[in-house]
Amino acid sequence: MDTKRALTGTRFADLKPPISDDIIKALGSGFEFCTPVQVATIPLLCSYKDVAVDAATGSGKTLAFVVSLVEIMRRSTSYTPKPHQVMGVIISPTRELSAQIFKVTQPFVSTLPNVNAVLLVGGRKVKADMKTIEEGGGNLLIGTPGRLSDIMQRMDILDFRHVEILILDEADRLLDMGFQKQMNYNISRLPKAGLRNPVRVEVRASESSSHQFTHSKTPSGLHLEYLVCEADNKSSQTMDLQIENKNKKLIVYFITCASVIYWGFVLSKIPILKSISLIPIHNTWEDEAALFTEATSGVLVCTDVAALQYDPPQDPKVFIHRVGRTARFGRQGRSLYYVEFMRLRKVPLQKRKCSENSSDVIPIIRSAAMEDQAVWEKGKKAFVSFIRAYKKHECSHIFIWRELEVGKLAMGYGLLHLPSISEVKQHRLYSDGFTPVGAIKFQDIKFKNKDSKTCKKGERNGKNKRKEGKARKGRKMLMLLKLTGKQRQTIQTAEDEEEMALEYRLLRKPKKRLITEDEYLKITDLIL
Ligand SMILES: Nc1ncnc2c1ncn2[C@@H]1O[C@H](COP(=O)(O)OP(=O)(O)OP(=O)(O)O)[C@@H](O)[C@H]1O
Repeated sequence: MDTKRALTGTRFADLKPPISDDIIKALGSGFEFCTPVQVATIPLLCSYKDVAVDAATGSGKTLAFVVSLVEIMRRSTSYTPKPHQVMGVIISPTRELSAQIFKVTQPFVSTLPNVNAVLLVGGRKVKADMKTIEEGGGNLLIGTPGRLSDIMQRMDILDFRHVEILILDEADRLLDMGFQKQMNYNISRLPKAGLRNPVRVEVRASESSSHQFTHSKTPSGLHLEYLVCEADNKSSQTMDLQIENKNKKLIVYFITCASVIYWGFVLSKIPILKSISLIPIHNTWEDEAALFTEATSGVLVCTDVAALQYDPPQDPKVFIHRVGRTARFGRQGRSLYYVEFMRLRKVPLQKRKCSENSSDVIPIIRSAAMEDQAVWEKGKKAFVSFIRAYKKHECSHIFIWRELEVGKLAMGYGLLHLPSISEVKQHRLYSDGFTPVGAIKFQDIKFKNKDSKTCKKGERNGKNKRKEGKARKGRKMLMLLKLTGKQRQTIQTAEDEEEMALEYRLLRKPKKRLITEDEYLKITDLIL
């Protein structure tokens, strides 16, 4: 956030009704003046009004609701609350956001004696959360819809009759993301909850440099660009951007974890990028993100799954949110429709010229793949995972997977040959633009590191499994032929979902260090 431009002349200490001294102290010297959204919402919330807020990302909404919530809780804690008396609930769509909100609340909650805040998100055992609440209480619950409803159902000990304030952070995403059942349940448990004649607050950043947009969804200090290039030129352009911004911090988003693994691996092998520190996020993302936060320059390669996209994000709102928060520019737009779509949503995008002097990265990646089987394997996996993720894109009306130019795409990945996958074979995707590397014996390509030996063992087991897989596929095809088109479609969808679930389970294994990344790639190759 461009702090100076984003602040108003109103101090937190001047707000009416007034905010407690302890909260002003907790705000410290860093937060003296309010942002527009804070001036507009804190007085309303602190006057017990229901408020619906629409403001650009990074405009200070979190601090606005945290300050208001703690102020309201303070007023009702003139008596000491019982440990299991819930007074406030904050629901947000993702684990990361919940964790971040939890962090922001800490200095303020600590001004309230005998009040406990608990973070309730997936990814850890429900029983552990239940124990924390049983032992330490939970006066303020912050979490994701699923885990919150789980806790609410399991823990009769929690008393929701005294809830003074409910915050739904990113309410549109909460309702979009298929949480309706959990959200309904959560809200039904809060007797006082409901929007009663809410005051609507809309705060927009003014975009002075562009005449096209008078009111933008993104912060005014944020400059967004898009670049149009052929799929086989995308990796070279990305490399060029990395070089251009080598003294800055850059985040490159990919759509799948396999892509992060591949590009994190392969980019580190490109001589011209050697001086740039590369931080791929796919394991202990907290540590790596902390590393990136502390660094003065470097490239963070990550997915939406791991933490926070090179690829189109599944949800355009995610794009606005992530870019608004972290990046000075976003590289987007395989599809111009997407650009138009973003414009319609008041996201100001400017066209960036494709660099004509970028070095061609493909021969470098290919020669790395010919020297190391790991590069080749990771590349195949990344490419296939991209196609599968693209196929399931939430904006499938814009990102039409059948129109993917897989030939050029595979070229851009630096693949040695075009992987033979059902999507390409059955749907005859456009494979022009791919030049296979001729006269190469794939079995002669060695793995460079020791872990890869384990992979080779897995490879022998893999061959038997592939045979079994083919026989099973044959039987399945016979069965499918006997079904109607609609029945076939239902089965296919169920299978796609199952496959995704299986991939996700496998993905967690390297994270928990149960298997190596290379083993993961080998195993997953078997289910492709
Ligand atoms: N009044 C203020 N003075 C100075 N800095 C502020 C102020 N309010 C918020 N900030 C800082 O601005 C950044 C963005 O704030 P915040 O996360 O609250 O925005 P947001 O609107 O909730 O963003 P998002 O929609 O992305 O979650 C944070 O680093 C926060 O510390």
